[in-house]
Amino acid sequence: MSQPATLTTGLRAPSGFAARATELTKVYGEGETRVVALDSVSVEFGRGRFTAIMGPSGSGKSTLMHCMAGLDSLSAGSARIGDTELSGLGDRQLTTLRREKIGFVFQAFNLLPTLNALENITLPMDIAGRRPDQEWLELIVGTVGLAGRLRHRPSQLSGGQQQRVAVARALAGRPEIIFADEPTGNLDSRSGAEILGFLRDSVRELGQTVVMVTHDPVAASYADRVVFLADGMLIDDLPAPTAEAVLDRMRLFDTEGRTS
Ligand SMILES: Nc1ncnc2c1ncn2[C@@H]1O[C@H](COP(=O)(O)OP(=O)(O)OP(=O)(O)O)[C@@H](O)[C@H]1O
Repeated sequence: MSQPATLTTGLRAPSGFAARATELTKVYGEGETRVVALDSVSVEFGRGRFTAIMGPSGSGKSTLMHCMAGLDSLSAGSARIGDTELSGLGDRQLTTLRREKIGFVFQAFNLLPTLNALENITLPMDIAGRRPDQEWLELIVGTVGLAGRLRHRPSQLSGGQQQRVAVARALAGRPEIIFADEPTGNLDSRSGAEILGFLRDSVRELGQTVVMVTHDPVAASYADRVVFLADGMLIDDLPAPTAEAVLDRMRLFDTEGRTS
């Protein structure tokens, strides 16, 4: 997909991978409570691509996202964000990495109630001591349709508008990658479709990289690619997904008895 040069300024060329797991294993607990949440998972998330992670409850989707985002430690294997290997980093370095290279969008919006929309959007950069690029900020705020709502606090915004703030916050720092965890889980289908459209546009028009965990085949159909997990293992990889193709794949796994 061709991209306007003005919009990709400051983002890396959409080639190679933004994040990569190699034989990533995550074990929780020990003895009788031992759970292998991820079992030697290898996957690359291409730069400038929108990837959805799907799989039944307990298959390891959140664990994969948390390990890739430096929110959880690895038991074995490797996780990289761009050129940075996460497994050797301490807590402070991981905090810096998350601040500088990763944007997050959560199901529960996670906005600060005392700050207005604009302050929420620029908060991560304020904490990092970075000055927001005004032109970029205006582009993002305009793209997600928040221009008239910037002085509103989260409680004065609808759920869909709050999630737009969260998407703008994730985009504002031009991170290497955005991780979205069920970003439409708390939204009605219309607001959900808007948020998914913004995430897709951020990839197609702004060159962003997005990885999204979802249970919803329609949400997954906004992505360029869907990877499927079951029992902590990567079991399939579907390019150019349609909702029907994703549903078919899920049914197939069910009949093969590989899902719960
Ligand atoms: N902190 C933890 N301690 C112990 N076990 C955990 C922990 N976090 C996750 N698990 C286990 O690891 C496995 C994978 O969990 P994970 O949350 O990654 O699955 P998921 O696919 O995201 O599920 P869901 O769709 O329900 O959110 C599950 O068996 C879960 O019980």
